[in-house]
Amino acid sequence: MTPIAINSLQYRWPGEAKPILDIDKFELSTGEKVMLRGPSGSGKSTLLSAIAGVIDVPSASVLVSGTDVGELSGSDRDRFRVDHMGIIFQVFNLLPWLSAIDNVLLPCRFSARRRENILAEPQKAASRLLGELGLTDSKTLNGPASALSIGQQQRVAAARALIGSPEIVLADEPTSALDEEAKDVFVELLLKECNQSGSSLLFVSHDRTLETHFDRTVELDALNGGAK
Ligand SMILES: Nc1ncnc2c1ncn2[C@@H]1O[C@H](COP(=O)(O)OP(=O)(O)OP(=O)(O)O)[C@@H](O)[C@H]1O
Repeated sequence: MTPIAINSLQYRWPGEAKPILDIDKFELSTGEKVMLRGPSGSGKSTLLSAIAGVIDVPSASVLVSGTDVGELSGSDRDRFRVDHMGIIFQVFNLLPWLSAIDNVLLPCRFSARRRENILAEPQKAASRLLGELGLTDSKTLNGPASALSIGQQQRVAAARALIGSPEIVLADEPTSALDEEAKDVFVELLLKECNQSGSSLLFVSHDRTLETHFDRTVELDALNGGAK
């Protein structure tokens, strides 16, 4: 089943005269890693929101793993999102009072599917992922997330997206707070973990230097034929 298939998607923010998204066709294949580029305000985050079912889209315009996102009700969309997608936001949205490990385990609290995909004991799976992403110190893993540096928070957010091997990982400029070297290391780790879990990746970034890590780059302006 194609992880993401977009057909004739038009999306207009309420009160706007013109659609911000007008995409004839876009597909993300199984295991594919794609960078989505575009100027600020061109609609990259809006497109991720459409795929994630955070905004209302017309029926038949966004299919995720064969499911028509526009046909799902609000609560079904929330369940579907956590079952099938891991999302890394620009701001990491960690729960500050929970530990790094408990933040990583959040999707498993809400999704039986994600829980069942973990073969090891969940705490161990979370520690393993955090270790792969470079967080191994027990105080860091078990202390409150509020005590983590930005780089550490970003790794926790990535591990939370990856836990339980969702088919799709959506990342919205997750490297914007990092220096050049840390960006490359982070993207390599993210790709390695996506490969291990068989997840497809749609990665929004302005940063051309990261382009070589991906299977292909998609320019939103080129995709977005009819908008503006
Ligand atoms: N919740 C919202 N309500 C109304 N308009 C919005 C909302 N979110 C975004 N927009 C508008 O949609 C347009 C695209 O925003 P979006 O965040 O998708 O762009 P982007 O390409 O991700 O930008 P950036 O690279 O700066 O993050 C902007 O004009 C923005 O003002």
